Amino acid sequence: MTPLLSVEALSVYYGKFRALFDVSLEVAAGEIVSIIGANGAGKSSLLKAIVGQVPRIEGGIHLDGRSLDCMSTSAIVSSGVALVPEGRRLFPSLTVDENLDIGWQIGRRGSIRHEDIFGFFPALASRRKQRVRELSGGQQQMVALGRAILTNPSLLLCDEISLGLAPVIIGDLYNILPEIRKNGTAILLVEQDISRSLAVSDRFYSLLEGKVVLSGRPGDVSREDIIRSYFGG
Ligand SMILES: Nc1ncnc2c1ncn2[C@@H]1O[C@H](COP(=O)(O)OP(=O)(O)OP(=O)(O)O)[C@@H](O)[C@H]1O
Repeated sequence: MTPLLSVEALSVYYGKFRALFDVSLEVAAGEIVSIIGANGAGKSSLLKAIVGQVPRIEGGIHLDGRSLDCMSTSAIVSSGVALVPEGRRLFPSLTVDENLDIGWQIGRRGSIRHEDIFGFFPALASRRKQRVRELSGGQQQMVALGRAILTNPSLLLCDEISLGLAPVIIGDLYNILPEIRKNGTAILLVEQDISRSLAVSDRFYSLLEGKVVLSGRPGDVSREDIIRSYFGG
């Protein structure tokens, strides 16, 4: 069966610096897959390459068998890929509703509607007319996730959604991921918090210095092997 996402021998370059080395991975429809790795391992570069946001790549990236290599970021989003970027990148002076609408406008038409976001994140329902800069970090992350969900993606890319948030808020965000998957959306999850991400993932890939050094199902690989792959040595 053709995977939803297929990354084949991907290398990413920033000028002469090579951040990824022949990375290959697959994500099936509806699957949750984690990319784990320490600072600088290349996790964000992988996600950015998928949405066409790095200067140069070698190798191939296919969604549903269709090459994304030469597509613009907006065309990639329209074809069903959404990124929740590290740092959220919201419009702080716009309201919750206005930020969410951006996802609706740039995405695909599908089953998810604006009002559905308040089902995923009830805490946003009473704040929809508030400017995003007035919200807590956790609520802002909900808006960032909501905006991405509103593009009706077949593949949702999440870059460190737990960063800087309190454990209880992180728990709330992670509880939503299986709900998102119920609509058939696959999720590629980049995290430094290994326990958190592996607990919701079907499979994982561990990156070390730009290379895949370990992959598998969380239950099939020992904790020691995962930690070793994360730190090297
Ligand atoms: N725009 C850029 N220009 C030059 N080098 C970059 C750029 N972006 C990332 N790098 C380098 O590429 C390597 C991989 O960075 P990347 O951000 O992908 O790693 P990461 O695993 O996501 O780390 P972190 O968790 O710190 O975000 C690092 O050595 C980083 O310094």
